[in-house]
Amino acid sequence: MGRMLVEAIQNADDAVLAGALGVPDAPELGSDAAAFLGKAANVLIEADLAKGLAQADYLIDFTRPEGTLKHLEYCAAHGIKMIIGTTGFDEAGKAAIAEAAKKTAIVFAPNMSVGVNVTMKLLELAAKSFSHGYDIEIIEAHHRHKVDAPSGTALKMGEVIAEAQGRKLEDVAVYAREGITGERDPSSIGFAAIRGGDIVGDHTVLFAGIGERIEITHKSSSRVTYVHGSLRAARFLNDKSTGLYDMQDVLGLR
Ligand SMILES: NC(=O)C1=CN([C@@H]2O[C@H](COP(=O)(O)OP(=O)(O)OC[C@H]3O[C@@H](n4cnc5c(N)ncnc54)[C@H](OP(=O)(O)O)[C@@H]3O)[C@@H](O)[C@H]2O)C=CC1
Ligand SMILES: O=C(O)C1=N[C@H](C(=O)O)C[C@H](O)C1
Repeated sequence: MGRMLVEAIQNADDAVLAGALGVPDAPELGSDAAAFLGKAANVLIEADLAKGLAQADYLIDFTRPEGTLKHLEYCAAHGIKMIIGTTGFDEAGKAAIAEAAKKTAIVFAPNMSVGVNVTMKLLELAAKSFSHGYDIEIIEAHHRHKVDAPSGTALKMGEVIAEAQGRKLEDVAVYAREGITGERDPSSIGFAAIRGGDIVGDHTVLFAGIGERIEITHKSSSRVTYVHGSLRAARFLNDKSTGLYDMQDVLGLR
């Protein structure tokens, strides 16, 4: 995601690449951030946040929760706005993001694509209509490099569905099944995660009733949708100085 963002920012006429971060042992440290494109951005990849973010108004962060939380502390202290796409946070991590949003403006969303966020609205409607007599299962598939499961998007879908039905995901989620599981608890929301090859990101929510089943599916075929969504989120934050937002806010879907 980092490289795709650098390329998109280089091509945008309303954005300037002001800095680029790498982990301390990254081989790219000290080299130009656009070198992989055979171009010069005149921005060096830095591990030191003070150097890497010295000229930055926004940080677009697609890393790991532990990385994002370090960046969050720095950005909150220095009024740098954040677009956080990283997934896999625990409750404490999410609380830290909410707290930091009192000091700087943040868009935090597990999926930046327009399609997924519109799908969330369809799920809200479906969940209200299929609140009784339909078993709900969320199936996601991603590339072999993905480190967290279920995906942040799948978890968000579960939250949206549970909330639309007046329930809490933590009370009804079933994340794994193996052995003699007994019959399905009708109140549960099940998750299944597939990992393989170069699958960009597929999400299906199955509402399985008696005599019929409904499937709502979103398939990403390119990560470019996440990149464009992130830049859209940055533009949305332009006139905000604090507050926690998500892509529903950015896209006007609330
Ligand atoms: N919201 C959305 O729309 C999307 C969200 N994502 C999420 O974004 C995250 C990143 O995904 P992706 O780009 O595929 O992952 P990659 O592994 O390709 O990139 C993650 C980058 O973060 C760096 N990194 C790892 N640990 C840390 C750390 N502790 N501090 C700072 N940087 C760190 C990695 O460095 P190194 O490689 O050297 O370890 C790497 O450069 C994931 O959580 C993913 O689920 C992904 C796509 C879309
Ligand atoms: O790691 C990925 O690739 C993706 N992660 C996000 C998630 O966990 O939902 C978004 C998208 O599915 C791609």
